[in-house]
Amino acid sequence: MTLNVGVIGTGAIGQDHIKRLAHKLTGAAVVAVNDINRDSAQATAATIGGDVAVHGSGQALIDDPKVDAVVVTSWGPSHEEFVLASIAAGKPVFCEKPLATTAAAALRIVEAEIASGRHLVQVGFMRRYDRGYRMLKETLKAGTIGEALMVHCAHRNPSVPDFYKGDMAITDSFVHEIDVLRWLIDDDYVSTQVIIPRRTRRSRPDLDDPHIILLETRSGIRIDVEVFVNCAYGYDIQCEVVGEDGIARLPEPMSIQLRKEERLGNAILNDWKLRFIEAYDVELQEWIDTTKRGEVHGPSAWDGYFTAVTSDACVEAKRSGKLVPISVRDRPSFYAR
Ligand SMILES: NC(=O)c1ccc[n+]([C@@H]2O[C@H](COP(=O)([O-])OP(=O)(O)OC[C@H]3O[C@@H](n4cnc5c(N)ncnc54)[C@H](O)[C@@H]3O)[C@@H](O)[C@H]2O)c1
Ligand SMILES: O[C@H]1[C@H](O)[C@@H](O)[C@H](O)[C@@H](O)[C@H]1O
Repeated sequence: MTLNVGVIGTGAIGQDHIKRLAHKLTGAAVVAVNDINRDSAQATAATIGGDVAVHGSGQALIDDPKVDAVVVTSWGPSHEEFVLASIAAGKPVFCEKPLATTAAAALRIVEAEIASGRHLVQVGFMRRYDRGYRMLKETLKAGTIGEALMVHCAHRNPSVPDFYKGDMAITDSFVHEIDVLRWLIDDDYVSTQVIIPRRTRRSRPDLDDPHIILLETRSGIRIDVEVFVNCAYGYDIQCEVVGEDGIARLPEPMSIQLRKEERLGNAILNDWKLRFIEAYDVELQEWIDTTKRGEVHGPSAWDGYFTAVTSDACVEAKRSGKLVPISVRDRPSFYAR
């Protein structure tokens, strides 16, 4: 059986995921698309081939009887509406991160999914599928460096588009670290602090950049993450876990080492699309396979909610300059691990 997918949002990652679903992965077909920019939806539909419906709204796409499952790749603030509508229609939905831009919105999704009685929602936290992060997790689980004490990370983008502003360094970028670090060290966060260093001249008045974000976990692990989204030199994701008995680092993406003109060096990628290309493939292939079996194995609505609570606390910590506690309600049995 082919999983017939409808995609809402035909921008950068929407087009990327459509190429995967339609041409690279197995077991799925893209049968419908929608975007508030109709020209973009139409142009994207033409690249897919076959009979692809271009719908006038996300709701019309979700209601299309040909659509078995929905992929949401529109802007973050629109995710809640489309995920809730998919749940109401009883259709599985893969929603790009963030699940929602506030904890209140993410909680409405959690409550709707529980009320529906079916697991339908997966969130696009693809770093859990990255080979490097998986190797790092295996190393920690094996006890190779003993108990984790500290984690140092960096999330650097060469630049960001004009629509990226306000608190998006937290709600759009740092959410990756919130999710993947919690998964990596298998611990929950209890507090956060946000420090704003000297502003880069490459930023705009509506965007603080860079940030240093601190998290403390239940077991006392201290995490520091530099989020620098106009770093210019490349797309660079760093993660180093300091343990009792040693240090484990996320591997660098594979690249040829060059000795040339009195220099020794490796190229640095400049785009998230390439940095996590394999992770996106694995993530979506697993989503297709599990969705066909009526299961959800990836990051759940609960994970999306936990991330949104943490990200709300970080935004508050940024505004107040103070340490802000992170308190999440008890995990409902519906989301038992
Ligand atoms: N997992 C990742 O690494 C990753 C990478 C990139 C983007 N994302 C996430 O994917 C989402 C989209 O990001 P992008 O970079 O593709 O942005 P983009 O601006 O390139 O594309 C978003 C598209 O959504 C459309 N859109 C916005 N509101 C809509 C609505 N209400 N209905 C229908 N279409 C709507 C826009 O017209 C645009 O074409 C964001 O939530 C972003 O955080 C995740
Ligand atoms: O939407 C993108 C995407 O999620 C990337 O993976 C992240 O590095 C960027 O900071 C973010 O803006």
